[in-house]
Amino acid sequence: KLCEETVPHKDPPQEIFVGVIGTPFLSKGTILYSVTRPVIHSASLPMSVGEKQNLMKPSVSVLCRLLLEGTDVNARHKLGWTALMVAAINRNSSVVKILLAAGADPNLGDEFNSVYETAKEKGLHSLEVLVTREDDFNNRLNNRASFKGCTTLHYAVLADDYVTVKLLLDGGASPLQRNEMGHTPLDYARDGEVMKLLKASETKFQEEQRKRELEERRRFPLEQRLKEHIIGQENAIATVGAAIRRKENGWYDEEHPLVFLFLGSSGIGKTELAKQTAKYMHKDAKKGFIRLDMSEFQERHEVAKFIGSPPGYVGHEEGGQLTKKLKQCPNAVVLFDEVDKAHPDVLTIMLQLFDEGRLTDGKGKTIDCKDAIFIMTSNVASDEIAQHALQLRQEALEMSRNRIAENLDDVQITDKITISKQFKENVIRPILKAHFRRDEFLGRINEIVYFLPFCHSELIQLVSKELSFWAKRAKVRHNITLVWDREVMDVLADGYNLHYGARSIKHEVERRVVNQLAAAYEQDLLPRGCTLRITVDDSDKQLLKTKNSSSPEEEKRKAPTLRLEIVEKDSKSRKLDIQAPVSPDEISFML
Ligand SMILES: Nc1ncnc2c1ncn2[C@@H]1O[C@H](COP(=O)(O)OP(=O)(O)OP(=O)(O)O)[C@@H](O)[C@H]1O
Repeated sequence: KLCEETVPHKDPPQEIFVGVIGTPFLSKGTILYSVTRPVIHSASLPMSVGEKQNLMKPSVSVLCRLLLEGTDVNARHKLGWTALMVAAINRNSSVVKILLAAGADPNLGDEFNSVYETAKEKGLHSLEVLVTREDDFNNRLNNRASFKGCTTLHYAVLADDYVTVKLLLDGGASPLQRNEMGHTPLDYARDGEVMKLLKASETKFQEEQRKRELEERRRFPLEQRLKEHIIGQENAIATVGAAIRRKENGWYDEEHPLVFLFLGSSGIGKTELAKQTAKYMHKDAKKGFIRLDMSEFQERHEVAKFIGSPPGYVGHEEGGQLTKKLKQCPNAVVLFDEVDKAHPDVLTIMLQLFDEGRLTDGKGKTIDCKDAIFIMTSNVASDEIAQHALQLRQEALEMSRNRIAENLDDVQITDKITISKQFKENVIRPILKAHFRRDEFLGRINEIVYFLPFCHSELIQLVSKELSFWAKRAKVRHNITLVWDREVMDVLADGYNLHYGARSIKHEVERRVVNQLAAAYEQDLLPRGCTLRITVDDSDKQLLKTKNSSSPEEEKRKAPTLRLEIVEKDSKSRKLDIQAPVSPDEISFML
């Protein structure tokens, strides 16, 4: 028996007193609540011994004084709860009112787990945790249950305290918030006024939330969000943004799902754009984003893996990879990676999916997915797209050079280029037709989205993003401040490889900077708290200026060297003498 006492209610829900022995979590019915102790013991507020005594029998005046002195009203007890939660479980509505007015957040979740788990996490004796918890809450709660994620509203509902529940709802508490077990406060409500109040506010809150989200999307549109994560690819972002806006505002064909084909070489943001779109569309990014690698469906028999096998066949019970996930979230963003690799029979199923907006799985169950967004990616025609883009950029550059030479003052050096309709029709479409061999398949695609290779300014942004990532790590992990010269970014941007896209920049930064950092750290050359500067070796700087004149091979061979320097207190820099790490070949030789 987990709970020692029974609750003095006439008609309690059946399972509410006794939890299942050994259940290490909070589930509906495993919690017991106190209705008797009108005290607040607000251990989260710092206090003197005398004040502590007072707070055991709550004095509103002491609380007000502490708040006036600037005590953080949302501070947590070291075991995870807040003063507001303590007040709620103890049915102390006057304290709840004061705390809310002082800015207490009713939507914070408890960090307290079960007594045993919290003791383990914090390295404390479980008896100490039990006594502390019971002191602030009460001894009727199931101490084997996990309370992680329970909000003040969960506690007020457990205490069946109508006044506090109402105060919290009026103060902005969300009736929809779930604890870690996935339960909303309503799941713990008993028949009666509290339950009625919660039901009514759930509907109201949902409506208000929908309006808030709409407003938020208006103020902070999809394109802007995407640009925070994706460098360049402006046309792709604009195309996807416009299509999704049409869908969101009801200007779309409701009978068919939205279908995109993302074209372009590797590592230039196709998957990232799909992921970010899913994040925007769905709060639950895990279920809202389905990704299938279509190279796993190259054979005819692999159709079964896609939608599930019919009865009597192996794997019938497992269901299909696509259907299983779509069932959980029929309006998900579905990414079909490398769609050109899929078997024609799989393409036929996809066509049916795009056409009818529904799919029948191996068990004969139909899934309606007219609201889903399907994104296919392919590297088909990526070389042609890349070459065409490079040519357009070259032409744009020459044009601006000529205009500068002619002294025209409306010169704009721009990296923005647009793939022409002609190129799409005359070059890309025939390649796609040859690959997919089906006009109707291409005909069902709403938008073909083109991803272009990065221009120099975009490469600089990518390098900067990557260096900032490592600088943050250096600071957090080793308290080292990392700074770099502008020329360093040019040198690293030169490591760009058209075939690997942004991945080649990541690799270049790791190869030329992070390797040196790791070696210097291993050789104990980096004092904690130091500032490190990445520079281009002085003797190599000339190379940067003259590199246009040499051949690509020569350039690679003569790539300028990056150095690490320690910035001293007088702002002068001292070069680090890092020994080159021993290569595996040398080790085997030495052995
Ligand atoms: N335009 C971009 N802006 C910022 N980061 C990018 C961009 N393109 C790619 N990246 C980064 O490079 C990595 C690979 O990108 P992504 O998975 O989107 O490539 P992809 O175009 O889908 O290529 P592939 O077909 O090889 O998967 C990711 O970590 C991503 O964050």
